[in-house]
Amino acid sequence: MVPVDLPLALPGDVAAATAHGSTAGGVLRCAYHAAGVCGSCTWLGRPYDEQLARLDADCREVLAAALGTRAHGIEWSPPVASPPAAFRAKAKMVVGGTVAAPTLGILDRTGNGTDLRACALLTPGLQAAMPVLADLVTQARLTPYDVPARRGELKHLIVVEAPDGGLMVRAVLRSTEGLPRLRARLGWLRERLPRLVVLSANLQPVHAAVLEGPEEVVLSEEATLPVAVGDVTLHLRPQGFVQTNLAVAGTLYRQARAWAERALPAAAGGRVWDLYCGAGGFALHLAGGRRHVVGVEVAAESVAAAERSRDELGAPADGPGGVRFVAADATRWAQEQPAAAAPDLVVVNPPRRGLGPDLAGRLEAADGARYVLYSSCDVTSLARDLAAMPSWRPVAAQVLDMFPQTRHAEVLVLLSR
Ligand SMILES: C[S@@+](CC[C@H](N)C(=O)[O-])C[C@H]1O[C@@H](n2cnc3c(N)ncnc32)[C@H](O)[C@@H]1O
Repeated sequence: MVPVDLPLALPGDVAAATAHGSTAGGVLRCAYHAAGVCGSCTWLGRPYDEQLARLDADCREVLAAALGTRAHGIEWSPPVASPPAAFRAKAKMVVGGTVAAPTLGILDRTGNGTDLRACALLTPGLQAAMPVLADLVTQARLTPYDVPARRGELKHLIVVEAPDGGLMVRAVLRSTEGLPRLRARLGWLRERLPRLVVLSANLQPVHAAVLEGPEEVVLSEEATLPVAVGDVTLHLRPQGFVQTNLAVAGTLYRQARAWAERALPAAAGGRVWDLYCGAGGFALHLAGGRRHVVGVEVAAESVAAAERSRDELGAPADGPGGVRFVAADATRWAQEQPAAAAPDLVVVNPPRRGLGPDLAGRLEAADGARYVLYSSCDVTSLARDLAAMPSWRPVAAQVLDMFPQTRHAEVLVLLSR
């Protein structure tokens, strides 16, 4: 049903041990994988240095195949490594089993719960929180949702740990039936997880392989989790997006800022769009000097969070040095902007599906635009979009390993006319 995508790794001879995984000589060993109960880490067992080199080579190959001679001039920066284990700050655990003995992890082929609570990819804080959350299920008598029988209440637990140890815990429930009991356990949970900042319930009433539903009920006083990434503090709302690997995300935002500075110095000014801006990671790193940045994001909650970070930085919304955030569909918004307001630089960081032909076509036709910074978590959709933008020349690129132990990576590409 909901895949819990797991990664792990550290280059060199780092040895780290967790309850169910260890790395030695750059190779992660995982007891869950060895027992055949989890196959999410498809590159597990390969030395990490080898994984990184392979990711880099694969991404170069995909772009070369899609772009032909246009790919020849790309200046590739060395790939960015991640710790091989304990890097994952966001856990999406499927809850199975029973009230007395819940499982937190994934579902097996028959739809029954498999426990992966000690997954070595999770940060130590998340690993430590898992047994407490399993107790919470029992204490609050939240019946795990039984997929084959279509019965039960608690579907998933989604947990995020900020670098300072702050926690956001979200329980995805079928209905409001268990809500009063969950609410009543807030104090109990705080005693056991003193770094808990946000507790909320998400309502997902349909029997479908969907992680969460549209309705969220915040049970704690705080509704946002401060998450320091790179050089800014983002404010994560329960339904907002945050990158999985915060250390690598910080490197990504800083690299984007460095390339933007090379292309369009902040002191000289210029218009920047950050499309699919989430809580503002790129926009806030690129803000400053005489530039004006507009961030566009479909989730209104994330826009509100981004505005809070902007205000904390003391940046205005308009004028030189300003950052304005807009809640809108990125493609529609870009299509509605008058030609006279053409941006000098466009940052795009879409979901896995990519920009699609309409937005790629809009960027292709945007005569005034001089640079595009494309950050992608799927090199295949990246290659497809860039193939639809033939007047853009990729000049610099870098692979960032956001998801060790898998063949997935983040790729940042700077394009110019
Ligand atoms: C890969 S995330 C990137 C977020 C942000 N750039 C960051 O670094 O955290 C993609 C974001 O696009 C947003 N999104 C999805 N579809 C969208 C659309 N049609 N228009 C605007 N934003 C959209 C999602 O809500 C999510 O925040």
